[in-house]
Amino acid sequence: MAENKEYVPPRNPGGISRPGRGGVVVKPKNMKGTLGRLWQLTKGHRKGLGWIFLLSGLASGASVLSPYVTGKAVTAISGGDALTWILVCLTGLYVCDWLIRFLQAFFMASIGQNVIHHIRRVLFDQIKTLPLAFFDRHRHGELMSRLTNDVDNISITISSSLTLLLTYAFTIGGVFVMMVTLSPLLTLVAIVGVVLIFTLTKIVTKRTRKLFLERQKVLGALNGQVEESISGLSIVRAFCREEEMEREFEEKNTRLCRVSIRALIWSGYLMPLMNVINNLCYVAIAVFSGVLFVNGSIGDIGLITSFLLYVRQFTRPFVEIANIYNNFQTAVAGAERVFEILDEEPEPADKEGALHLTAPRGNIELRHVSFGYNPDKPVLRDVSVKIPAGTQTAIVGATGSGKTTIINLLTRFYDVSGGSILLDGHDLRDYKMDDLRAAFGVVLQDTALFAESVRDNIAYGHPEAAMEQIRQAARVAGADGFIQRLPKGYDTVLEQGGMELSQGERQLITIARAVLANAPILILDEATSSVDTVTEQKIRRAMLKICEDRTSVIIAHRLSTIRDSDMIILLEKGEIAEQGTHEELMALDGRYALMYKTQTG
Ligand SMILES: Nc1ncnc2c1ncn2[C@@H]1O[C@H](COP(=O)(O)OP(=O)(O)OP(=O)(O)O)[C@@H](O)[C@H]1O
Repeated sequence: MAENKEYVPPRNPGGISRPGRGGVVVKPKNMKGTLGRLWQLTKGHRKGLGWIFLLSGLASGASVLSPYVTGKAVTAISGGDALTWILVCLTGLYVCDWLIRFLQAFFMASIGQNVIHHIRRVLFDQIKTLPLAFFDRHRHGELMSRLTNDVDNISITISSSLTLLLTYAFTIGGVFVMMVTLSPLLTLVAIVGVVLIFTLTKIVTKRTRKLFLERQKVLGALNGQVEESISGLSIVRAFCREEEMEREFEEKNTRLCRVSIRALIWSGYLMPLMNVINNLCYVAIAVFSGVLFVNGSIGDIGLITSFLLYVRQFTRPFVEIANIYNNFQTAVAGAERVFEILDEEPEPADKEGALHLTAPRGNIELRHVSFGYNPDKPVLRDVSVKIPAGTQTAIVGATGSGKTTIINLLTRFYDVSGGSILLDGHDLRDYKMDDLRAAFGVVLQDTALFAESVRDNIAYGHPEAAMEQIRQAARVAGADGFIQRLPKGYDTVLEQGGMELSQGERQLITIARAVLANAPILILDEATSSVDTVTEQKIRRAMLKICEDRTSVIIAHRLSTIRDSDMIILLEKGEIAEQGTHEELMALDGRYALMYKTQTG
């Protein structure tokens, strides 16, 4: 996505015009359209939003009135009039102001959080139904950021920026009216001051912007390196690259230190300067009003007090609105990214009259199947093969030849681009998706375990299974032994999603999961290439055992594992190069025979 990034000065609650630490603004591509969609999401909360609007007006009214009443109090003191009622009034105003802001926060928090709750739910629902091809196009980190950061940003905008923007807009309007009413001449001077401060702020933030952007870039690079170093620490150590890693880190760390010092010095130097200018403008207005008072143009000292308080109130929202608007833009751009996910086409629904697949026999046929993840890069070309029910078929071939792709097509993680795959005589696309997926027990090379107990991981596809069934499945898979040795046996929680187990152990658990699921067709992508020979034997025995009497498709890396298969398919660059039993292929003395001889020495 083309992002339009721009420096934004930080929020500045106290002063009038502080240049500051800086962030990056991402501008939305379609502000109006996205705001319209966000507005739609607040459908059930319009009344609450109406209240917020009203309360913002009231809050601004209260803060606009207070300087006026303060002025009256000063006039009362100087004139010797009764002061008490004015002070009571003033206290009442401040209490009202507090109460209104509290109500505002209450409405905002409730609406903001409810809308976000809704967005998170639909987003998660959508993620569940998106085709796998979508995840190929987006990095996981980016998707995570959309689900967390972007959604948080929308929430912050709804609950804070919106109220502030409304309140400030009302305040500027109200204060301006009061100032003009009190003294048009002083208002003119104040406006000149505001324009001056605003222009200076712009110039100053432009100067610091570059430094802060650079700082952000260096910080990003440093963070990237830290992440890479931690995740690849074992490789770094294995290749004795600690020194280079340290040197690179030190270089980035030093650069970050230098650029940060420069940026902070600049803003540290400019900030007080801006305050001085700010105060000078304030003093100028005060002196000018003093002169007007002395020469009799203004007869009321309270009016000057009110006016000076208004000047403070008038300048602050200008700088604040610019900052809040930038936050607002970033949040709207975040909302845009969230909507992009919501607009993605979900996995195609079952077609009308889709068939139930209640008791599949397991006859599989690939007819002239072609496929590419990317339309211009075919991965499978004209693959035709019959896999009779109850037989074991092994797919072998070099890395990248398309073995896993066949499994992706069988399970309909992707759909064929040409030709068709039939199960029991019907195209896979004719069946109900849930029935089809339930027909397959899958053990993938990437063992996906969850941060739950071993027992729950095995019972993942069969949550109602009794403990004895779970244990039995683990025994068949040859996993019972090592699970018993875990600190809490089957109740051990895999806090790191299984990363605390060896790869072989992880795969044994997923095999146990497939055993428990008891699906009529089994698909096994063996991970034996990276486990020791004892574990390999274990996995192999487990696999053969669960393949008995079922249709099974095994992707094998070590050919000794699949010697006894009913059929072996050798894939080469997405095409079937050889096909037959082990004996037939050895007799053929072609590529399979060569691979086998090489592997077995
Ligand atoms: N999700 C994907 N998006 C784009 N291209 C992909 C994707 N998955 C695989 N490919 C490409 O498709 C080709 C076949 O990949 P596949 O995973 O089927 O190979 P394989 O034979 O199973 O390899 P290995 O033995 O290494 O697991 C490769 O060139 C790979 O780069």
